[in-house]
Amino acid sequence: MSRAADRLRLLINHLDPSPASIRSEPTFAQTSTYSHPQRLRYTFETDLLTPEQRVFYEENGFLLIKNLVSEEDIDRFRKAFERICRQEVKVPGLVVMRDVAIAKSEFVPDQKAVSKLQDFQEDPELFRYCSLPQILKYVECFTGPNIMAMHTMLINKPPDAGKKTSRHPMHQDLHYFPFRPADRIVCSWTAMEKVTRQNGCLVVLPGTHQGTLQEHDYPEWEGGVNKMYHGVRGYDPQQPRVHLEMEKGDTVFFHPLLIHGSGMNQTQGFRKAISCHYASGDCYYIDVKGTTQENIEHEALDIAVRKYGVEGDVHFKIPV
Ligand SMILES: CC(C)CC(=O)SCCNC(=O)CCNC(=O)[C@H](O)C(C)(C)COP(=O)(O)OP(=O)(O)OC[C@H]1O[C@@H](n2cnc3c(N)ncnc32)[C@H](O)[C@@H]1OP(=O)(O)O
Ligand SMILES: Nc1ncnc2c1ncn2[C@@H]1O[C@H](COP(=O)(O)OP(=O)(O)OP(=O)(O)O)[C@@H](O)[C@H]1O
Ligand SMILES: O=C(O)CCC(=O)C(=O)O
Ligand SMILES: [Fe+2]
Ligand SMILES: [Mg+2]
Repeated sequence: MSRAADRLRLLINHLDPSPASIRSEPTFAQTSTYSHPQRLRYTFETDLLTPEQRVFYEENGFLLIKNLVSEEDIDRFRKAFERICRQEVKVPGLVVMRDVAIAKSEFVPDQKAVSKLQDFQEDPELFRYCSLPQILKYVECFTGPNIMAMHTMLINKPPDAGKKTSRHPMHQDLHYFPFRPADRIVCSWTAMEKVTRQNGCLVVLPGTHQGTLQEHDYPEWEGGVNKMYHGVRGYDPQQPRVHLEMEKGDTVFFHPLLIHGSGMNQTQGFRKAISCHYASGDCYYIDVKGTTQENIEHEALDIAVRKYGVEGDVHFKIPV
């Protein structure tokens, strides 16, 4: 286990351990909305979620909590992001991604060139996001008490350059993750500013977390699509979808099988969000050979070979 995950474990151990508040197995709960006891499969009892919130997540696969991260913290994350864009700091392991529409243009050390940071766990200021106690208290409701940070991102969705490449196709995050069980994985995604349909807020298909992992591939989009932005194959645009418009600091927690994406950014601003995928310490790695995840494994390995010159004994495991 890496240092980042160790740090997070330590943090968790320092959280208020209200005795016996966490049960190791999902429980039955009687809720005001239901006259029959309902098997709660996706959430744990921790005294934090109301029965209505638990049932909402169970049925929809996401839960939006308003005003969870302070303006002050978000402004600090923004400053840390800007320092990285200006190349004032070098962060080990960090992946800096540019939108495919501008990837071939001249390099400018500015946020305009960066559409996404991945694996920022070695940047202490950005990693503070993953260890905010108020986030971890929610995460614990989905993963249980032993929490690992598995994957981190800061998404800086650029104004669309006219080819709709700022869209993120509808997908399930589990496609990218070679570990299980899915129900003990959760993403927290915090809006770093007001996000609307105009600037490309998250779009979710409620309830799809109850399905299975689907086949993913590049959507056939005329204007091109970003590297590794796979979408669910045969996406039906007629399905009921929900646009999650959010204020700065609002945070959505969602299941890794929930089908979601984001529309194009039709404004001139860079729409920012920060996120972390967490998993229970009891999660284990799987071999994706022979599964629908084989295509993403090949792409990830290709990039690793080109970037780091590694070959042979590399595996599709996210090196946090
Ligand atoms: C749950 C979660 C994981 C879900 C997701 O986030 S899905 C999306 C995840 N995306 C990724 O993981 C992509 C990670 N990105 C990367 O590793 C990098 O940005 C790379 C795509 C490999 C490019 O990095 P790097 O090689 O440093 O960039 P260069 O500027 O030297 O370009 C090399 C060649 O790649 C091209 N390129 C750069 N950025 C993109 C892009 N966004 N989409 C498609 N192609 C791209 C670039 O044009 C260049 O191509 P050639 O000139 O060699 O033909
Ligand atoms: N063929 C497709 N495969 C996968 N995902 C898709 C496909 N077409 C659109 N999407 C996704 O659907 C979501 C909705 O995006 P889209 O830009 O079409 O509309 P919107 O921004 O939600 O609303 P509108 O543009 O109508 O105001 C986005 O996540 C987009 O990437
Ligand atoms: O912020 C967004 O546009 C969504 C990104 C996303 O879903 C992802 O990278 O997995
Ligand atoms: Fe996603
Ligand atoms: Mg749109």
